[in-house]
Amino acid sequence: MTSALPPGLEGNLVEYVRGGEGDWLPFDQKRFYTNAFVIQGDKILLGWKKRGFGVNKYNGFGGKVELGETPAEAAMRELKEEAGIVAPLEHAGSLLFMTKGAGWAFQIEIFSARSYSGIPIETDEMRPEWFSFAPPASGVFDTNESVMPIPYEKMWDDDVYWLPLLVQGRKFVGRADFVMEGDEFKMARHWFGTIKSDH
Ligand SMILES: CNc1ncnc2c1ncn2[C@@H]1O[C@H](COP(=O)(O)OP(=O)(O)OP(=O)(O)O)[C@@H](O)[C@H]1O
Repeated sequence: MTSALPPGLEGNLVEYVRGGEGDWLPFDQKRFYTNAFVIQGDKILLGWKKRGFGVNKYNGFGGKVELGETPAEAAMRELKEEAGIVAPLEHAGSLLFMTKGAGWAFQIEIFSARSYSGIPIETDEMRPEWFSFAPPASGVFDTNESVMPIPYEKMWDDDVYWLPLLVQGRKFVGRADFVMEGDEFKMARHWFGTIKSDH
């Protein structure tokens, strides 16, 4: 089955999941950001964002790509600044996000690594914490477990769709449009795909 790609996405993509409704929001400019995830065995390092955009949510470590930097350089810098560690980051996917009323889109290059050096530290911006992406042997998570499952309910609405692809090492591309509901961003429409050569 073929379906039109959302505006702003291109390439040889295979739809993985889509949902929501309404028109895709218009944008006339992209702003470039990064987001980096470190995996160790069956655990993933997330950060609790203490300030700024996405405050009080868990996310990877990242921020704006600065003038003269490549996204990969920005991702390394942000991981060091926000979590205090160095990792051999590799490109894992690209996401386009729109928030209603902004007029510009976040273009986020996502990176991952399966090793790192240094010790994750709490910074002004982020509190690092390990989470498990493997179900426990018992099949039920117990609150006494030292490592809790990925806290999707405290993350951006879109993360549940693409984080499993990142963990599996499958490259992904997607778009998600958000609208404000009270003081919360809610995902109104989304489309995520994998890159064809990946199959
Ligand atoms: C809407 N759906 C989304 N889903 C998942 N992650 C999202 C996101 N939208 C933005 N992000 C991430 O949020 C961080 C913001 O970065 P942000 O703190 O503003 O940047 P930076 O560190 O450069 O800021 P300051 O230095 O404080 O100006 C950055 O990692 C970016 O990738």
